[in-house]
Amino acid sequence: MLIGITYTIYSDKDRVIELLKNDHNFEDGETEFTKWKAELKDEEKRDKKNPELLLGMVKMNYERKYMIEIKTEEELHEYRKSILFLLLAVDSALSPRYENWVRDNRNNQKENVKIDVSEFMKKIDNDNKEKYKIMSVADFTVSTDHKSNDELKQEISKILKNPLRSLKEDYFMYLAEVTASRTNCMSRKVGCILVKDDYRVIATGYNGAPKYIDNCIDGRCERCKGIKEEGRDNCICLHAEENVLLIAGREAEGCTLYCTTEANKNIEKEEEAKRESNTKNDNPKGKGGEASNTKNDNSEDKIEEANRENNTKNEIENNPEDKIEDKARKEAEDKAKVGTVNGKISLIPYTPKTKRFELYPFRNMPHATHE
Ligand SMILES: O=c1ccn([C@H]2C[C@H](O)[C@@H](COP(=O)(O)O)O2)c(=O)[nH]1
Repeated sequence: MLIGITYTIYSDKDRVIELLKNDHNFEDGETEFTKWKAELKDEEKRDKKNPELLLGMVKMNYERKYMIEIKTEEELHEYRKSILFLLLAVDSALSPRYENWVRDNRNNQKENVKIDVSEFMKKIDNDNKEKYKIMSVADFTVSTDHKSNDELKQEISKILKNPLRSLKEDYFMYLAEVTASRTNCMSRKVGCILVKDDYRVIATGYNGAPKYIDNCIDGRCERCKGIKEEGRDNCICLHAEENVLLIAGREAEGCTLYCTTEANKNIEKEEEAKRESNTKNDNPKGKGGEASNTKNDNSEDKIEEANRENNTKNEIENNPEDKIEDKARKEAEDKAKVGTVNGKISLIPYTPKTKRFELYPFRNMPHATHE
């Protein structure tokens, strides 16, 4: 693993470096690289740019941990190509940085340095010019201000617990987030994707006006502009979940829906209605009588299971005198609503647990640059 470190000046980055070294066995990447290179034959070094060669060392020693300072966007771009790399930024509030600067200058008794705020500001401005872009794309930022060593330790341990490779669910949620960026609806940004067999992305959906009519974002929808009242009858926009189901058609069967917001209750109702009609039609293979190889092949069982859950839910709702405790009711409702296979589609909604920046560090994700 390789950690690239970028930092704002006087932010006390050495404390972080010491912790990485002493508590987590990180080695100085530059020193190790010099040693490693000395052992290489000339042809092994030929035509290789330094970051590429350094990554070669990291790959060969993938169980070791290295850290290096990242100084330019160009080198960052090269390191970003590897899953073994992550970028850590060290920052701090201005007043402790000012105090560090004053202390440094006093200790060094530097001549010609006026100990005043404007001198300090000039330093900060120059530093920002170089670092701003690199700092802003860090995977993690540690702020050192007013933190004890123990607090810093905890923060760094938490960062290092993150897997280098994204988790499957985070990755699908990330795709749903990216999909949301295509919305053409001005009221809010929603995206979702339908995934089959845990791997195949069947369709993407975002909210907006149907194709071939002017987009909501261009002022077409009276409700979203706020001219007409709230309510679906006054809105021309389709929900992301509706779009994704329309686009996927029959392929939606057996899929998991990853959605950046709690999935539309109407979709659940539609799914519920479909389930009921399937059961009533007594179609042994589910809707359309089609057998498939997906994990929901046993759709009969799933339908029964979902119906059982719904019945429990209805019983709970219809018999208030049963005096079921609030907590139990809530649990039963939640279970019927999400998480379980909901007839044909399982819903994975965006939950408060899945905080965007914890889940989707920028690590290795492509950055849109509009330059
Ligand atoms: O992958 C897709 C493509 C389109 N949609 C939906 C979203 C809009 O309601 C319409 C039209 O989209 P435009 O991008 O304006 O062509 O189709 C979708 O959900 N997923």
